[in-house]
Amino acid sequence: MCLSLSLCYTIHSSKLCNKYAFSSLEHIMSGTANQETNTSQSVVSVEKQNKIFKIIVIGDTGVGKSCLTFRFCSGSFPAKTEATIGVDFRERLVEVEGEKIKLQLWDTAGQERFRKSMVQHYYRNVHAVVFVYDVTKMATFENLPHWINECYQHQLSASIPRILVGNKCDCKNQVAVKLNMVQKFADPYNMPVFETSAKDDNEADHVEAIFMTLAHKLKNSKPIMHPLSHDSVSSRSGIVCINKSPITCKSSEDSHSADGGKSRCAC
Ligand SMILES: Nc1nc2c(ncn2[C@@H]2O[C@H](COP(=O)(O)OP(=O)(O)OP(=O)(O)O)[C@@H](O)[C@H]2O)c(=O)[nH]1
Repeated sequence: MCLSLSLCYTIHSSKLCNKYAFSSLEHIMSGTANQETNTSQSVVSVEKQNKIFKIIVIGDTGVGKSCLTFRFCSGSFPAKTEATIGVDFRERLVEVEGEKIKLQLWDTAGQERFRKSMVQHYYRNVHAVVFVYDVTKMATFENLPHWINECYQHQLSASIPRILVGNKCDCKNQVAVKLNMVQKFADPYNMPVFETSAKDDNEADHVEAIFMTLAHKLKNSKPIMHPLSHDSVSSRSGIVCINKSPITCKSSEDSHSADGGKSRCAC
């Protein structure tokens, strides 16, 4: 396969939902990409190598995983959202105690039909997990054991940092999940709980703080991927794109706004 076809740089994230993207992902994770792309080789020579940490973001569909990761990596609320198919992949370089590290955010699909084929990829070499629920939808909180179990099923160590995020706090009149209930749930798992809003600009610092909390926890742990191999394909911008997908991932019926907002809150 010609890797240079599917590896590219962008300031936006892209969907990993086709065989080219899968293959590219495998190359990156196995550290072979830099041997195959001419365009990336010049980047290798000038870039400082940074530790990379993989964080998966999981939870029910529509809880705001994409918006949260977009907020952290791009500094804004996305103008338009779509149901994630497979995984969205975003990355940001942050500084912790004088050291630059990369947080690689894997924004996974909440809908079962869009995640089946990629689940095994999500759970490989994970350094931290962000569980997300929607404070306005009790079912998304009640479903958290399902996501926690999925982590166990994929042999994720209970010792890796995990946090729980209640999103959509801007919908003040619609809050259905009480924080004390969440805290009670999270305590046995030793998970810190945060409530925030990806949408509310006033909460932007809070979203930042949530991911930086993880960054601090991760800084002194061991990155699994060799930095050189990954930097070779990613370091020109803050965000990596692994595909220019030849497949359109999105149909209008999958759009988050397609149901007229019935199932999701974007108030
Ligand atoms: N009011 C409000 N709406 C939000 C917030 N975050 C996300 N949304 C809306 O919630 C809907 C779903 O957001 P996404 O980020 O795509 O949800 P997701 O969890 O990634 O969904 P999947 O990709 O299907 O797993 C969209 O209509 C967003 O505009 C928030 O903080 N406040």
